Amino acid sequence: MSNLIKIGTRGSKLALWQAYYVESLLQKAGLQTEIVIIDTKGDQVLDVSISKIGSKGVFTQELEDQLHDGRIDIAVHSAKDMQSNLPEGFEIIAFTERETENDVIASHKKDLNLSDASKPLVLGTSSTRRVATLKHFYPHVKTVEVRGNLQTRIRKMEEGLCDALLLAYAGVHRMGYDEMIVQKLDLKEFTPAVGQGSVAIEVAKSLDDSIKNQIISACNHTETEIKLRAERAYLRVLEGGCSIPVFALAKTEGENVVLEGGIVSLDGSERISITVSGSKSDPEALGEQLAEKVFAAGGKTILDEIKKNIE
Ligand SMILES: NCc1[nH]cc(CCC(=O)O)c1CC(=O)O
Repeated sequence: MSNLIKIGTRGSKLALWQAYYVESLLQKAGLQTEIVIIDTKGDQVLDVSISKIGSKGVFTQELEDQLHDGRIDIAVHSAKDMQSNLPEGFEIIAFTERETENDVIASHKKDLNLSDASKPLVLGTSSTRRVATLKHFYPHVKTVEVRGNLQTRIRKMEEGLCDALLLAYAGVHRMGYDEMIVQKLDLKEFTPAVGQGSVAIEVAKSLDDSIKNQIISACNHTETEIKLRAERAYLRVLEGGCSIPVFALAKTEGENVVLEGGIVSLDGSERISITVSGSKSDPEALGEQLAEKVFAAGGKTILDEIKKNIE
């Protein structure tokens, strides 16, 4: 095979792990690869909260520019960080097999437990979903915003900014910090962000079809794709960027998809979570159906309120 697939990625360790992972899948399929590291606005602006930079494409825009110019053939991202509506001319063609979806508490301190309201606990996170979820289920827990890559966050924690970090298992595991995990959080409470744990491969729609097909057959995990299609369709209706506390998690059961998802108000006072199920053959319809039900149950009011607040 003479085609060289140029893999664009951000330069953080997690992004590089993802790029090397995709590279290994492509190489196993006999394809030649090269990794191209690209700096993004989201990587540069570490002192401002993501919700203030504007969530739309802070981590993806530069990669899309290079996809457009043909300097890279594919862009590798955490599926979770991908907007639900990609800019015109781009598409996700593959989702890699999903890692364990849970959020976890990670710390150098042991004997921490969310449920123990008798001890003060400060958790570092920069996710509005996690903050709002904590306010809802564990109002005694305090939070502090901590940004930067995982290594930076761990350093800030060890310097005393917080007792523990609230993170995705997938990232902690991929970075080799399993021994820091003190608690794996319940999916029913900390229902993950859409796409958490999977790696998405984005291309310019104009990429040659035969190359696309080789990439798909090397990297795409069909069950994961079905789940993420359902979750992302839900997110698309809500137009929820990563600064909005929405969540959804799909499971496949035989020929069906079970999709649970909802929204939390920023102050944690209201949380709506609904489960729908339907055929694997149309996961997007299921995501849309969930959105309709969440809206009807009061989610629309919560969402409008949040959007007003973020502007
Ligand atoms: N928003 C940052 C981000 N994007 C993807 C992951 C973890 C890996 C994944 O879920 O794919 C993380 C860190 C975190 O949320 O703890």
